[in-house]
Amino acid sequence: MRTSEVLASKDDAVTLDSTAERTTEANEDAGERPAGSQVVRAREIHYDYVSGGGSLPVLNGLSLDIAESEIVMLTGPSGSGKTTLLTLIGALRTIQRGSLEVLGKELACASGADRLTLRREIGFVFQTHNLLDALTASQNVSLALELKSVCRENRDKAADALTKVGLGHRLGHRPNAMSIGECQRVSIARAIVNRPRLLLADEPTAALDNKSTERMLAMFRDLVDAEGCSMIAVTHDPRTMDVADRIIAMDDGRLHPGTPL
Ligand SMILES: Nc1ncnc2c1ncn2[C@@H]1O[C@H](COP(=O)(O)OP(=O)(O)OP(=O)(O)O)[C@@H](O)[C@H]1O
Repeated sequence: MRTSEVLASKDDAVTLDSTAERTTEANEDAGERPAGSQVVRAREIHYDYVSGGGSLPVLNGLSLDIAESEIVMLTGPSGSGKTTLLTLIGALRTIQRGSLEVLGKELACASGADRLTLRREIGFVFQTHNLLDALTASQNVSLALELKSVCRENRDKAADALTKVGLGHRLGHRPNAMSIGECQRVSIARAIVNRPRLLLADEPTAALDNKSTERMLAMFRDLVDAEGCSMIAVTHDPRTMDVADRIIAMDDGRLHPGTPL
């Protein structure tokens, strides 16, 4: 796929040739959006990893808007900062410089308690599925609902989420008795069981065959359309692009030049 195609929104084809005009329009649009319609508003974010006296700049003044009910696919070369951005949006890392508003909460000055509250409204699908081996599929998903008890209602919700991802017949299986793709689907069920307002996914289809990928993508679309949640997925998987409302390319810690905000 050519870069200009990667940068094309489904509704509004954008090519690199019309960069300046489009970016200006996008900036104006972003400014005019009514309050509340944006789920993510990032401005001039910088992020460096610091270790052993050295510092690695990873995000270099990135700005971005994500609207309600939008599915955004985040692409770009390895090391361009996609996962770092996702973890900042998910309040899993602390923003160092710039402004980042997620679900109406500014994270630049948020307390630990505020970040925890925000995280409860977000569903995460990690690159590694992070399931607990000692628990069944149903228990792993229930855990996202309520840490202190695995009550009947939560079990039903977990079963419902697992059925949505095609694992209604695997409720009692433990991760080590399931394939990598099945574990990945359990982690997707865990991410959606709380009916999150924002779903963040890192390579959600990497371990899935074509049939499961199709099913997951249709489910993401339904979730976004029916519940008004938004989704940001880091992906290299060309199979996911059709479901995207917008495909954003990152390069060297910024949006690729010419990408509308
Ligand atoms: N915890 C960390 N400590 C130090 N450097 C890190 C850490 N996490 C990531 N990096 C570095 O930051 C850069 C960006 O990493 P990041 O995972 O955000 O990129 P990415 O675009 O998601 O890459 P990929 O597509 O390979 O997953 C890379 O050079 C990576 O090695």
